[in-house]
Amino acid sequence: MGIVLGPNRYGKAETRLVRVVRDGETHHLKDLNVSVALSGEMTEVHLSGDNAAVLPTDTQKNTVFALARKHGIGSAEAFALLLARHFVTARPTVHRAVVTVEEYAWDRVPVTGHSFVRRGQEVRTARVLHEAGRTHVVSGLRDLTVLNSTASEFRGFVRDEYTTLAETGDRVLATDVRAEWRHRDADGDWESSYAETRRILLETFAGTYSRSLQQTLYTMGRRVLEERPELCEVRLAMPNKHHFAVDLEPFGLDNPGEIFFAADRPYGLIEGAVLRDDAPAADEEVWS
Ligand SMILES: O=c1[nH]c(=O)c2[nH]c(=O)[nH]c2[nH]1
Repeated sequence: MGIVLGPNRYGKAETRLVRVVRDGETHHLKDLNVSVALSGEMTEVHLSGDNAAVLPTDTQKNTVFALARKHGIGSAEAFALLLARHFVTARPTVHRAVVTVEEYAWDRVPVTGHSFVRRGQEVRTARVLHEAGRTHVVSGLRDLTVLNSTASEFRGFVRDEYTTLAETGDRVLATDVRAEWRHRDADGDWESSYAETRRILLETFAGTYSRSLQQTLYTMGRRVLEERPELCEVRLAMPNKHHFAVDLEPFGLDNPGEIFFAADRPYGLIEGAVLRDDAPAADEEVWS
C-alpha cells in the first residue's frame, strides 16, 4: 500500500518559565512561554516505535530551564536562538528546531522593588441591582495579575498523612485579583472611587509581607474599607498561581531563587469577603 509518513515535528509546548534576577532589593522579572518543535530523523519512531533518535520532550523542557540559568534571558529572540541552536547542534538526529517564545510584560508596582503587575489584561466591572425602594452598586475588576518575587512565606500549616508540601520562608506570590466592592449609596464619583480602590488593592498587595494568601486577601479588603468610606463590602477571589523553583542540581546547576516553573493548574483558590459590621444587607445577586 502506498502510504508514507508526511511532515512531522514534535516538542514540548508552553513551558512556562519565570526568571527572577535579584539585584539587592530591586528584582527583575522575565516571564516566558516557550514552545519547542523539533524535526529530523523521526521516521523510525513513527513507523516502528524505535525511540533511538528521539530527544524526549521532557528533556527539552529541562533544557529551557537549565539554559535560562546558565545564560540568562537577554531577550525573547536571543533566548529562542540559544535554544534552537542548542537542539540542532547537540543532537545529530535533530535537523530543525522551531522555538516560539511568548513574553508577558510586567510593570513595576513602585511600592517595593519586588512587586509587579502584568500589563494590559485587566477588566473593569460594574453591576447595578435596582428595584422599588433600593439600589445597589457593585464595582470591580478581574484579571489584575500581580506578583511579589519575595516577602511571602507559608509555614505552620496542618500536616497529615497526605501532606508533602515543604514549609517555605521565601516564595513567589502571584495571583489574578478578582475584586468586587459594594457602594453604600447609589451616587458617587465612580471614576475616582474606582481608580483609588484599584490603587489601594495594588499597593496593599505589594506592600504587605505575606504569611499566606488568605492574610494578604484580608489585608487588601480591610485597607480598601479603611480608606474608602463610600464602600461597605469587598469580596475577593485570588488564585494562588504557584511558581515552583526548578531543581537544576541534576544538571550541575544551582538555583538561588532564580528559575521558576509557573504552573497554571491546579491552583489554590482563596476567596473571602471583608465588610463593615454595619453594612446594609444586600442580595447575593449583586455579586458575580
Ligand atoms: O497562601 C497559601 N494559602 C494556602 O492555603 C495554601 N495551601 C498551599 O498548598 N499553599 C498555600 N498558600
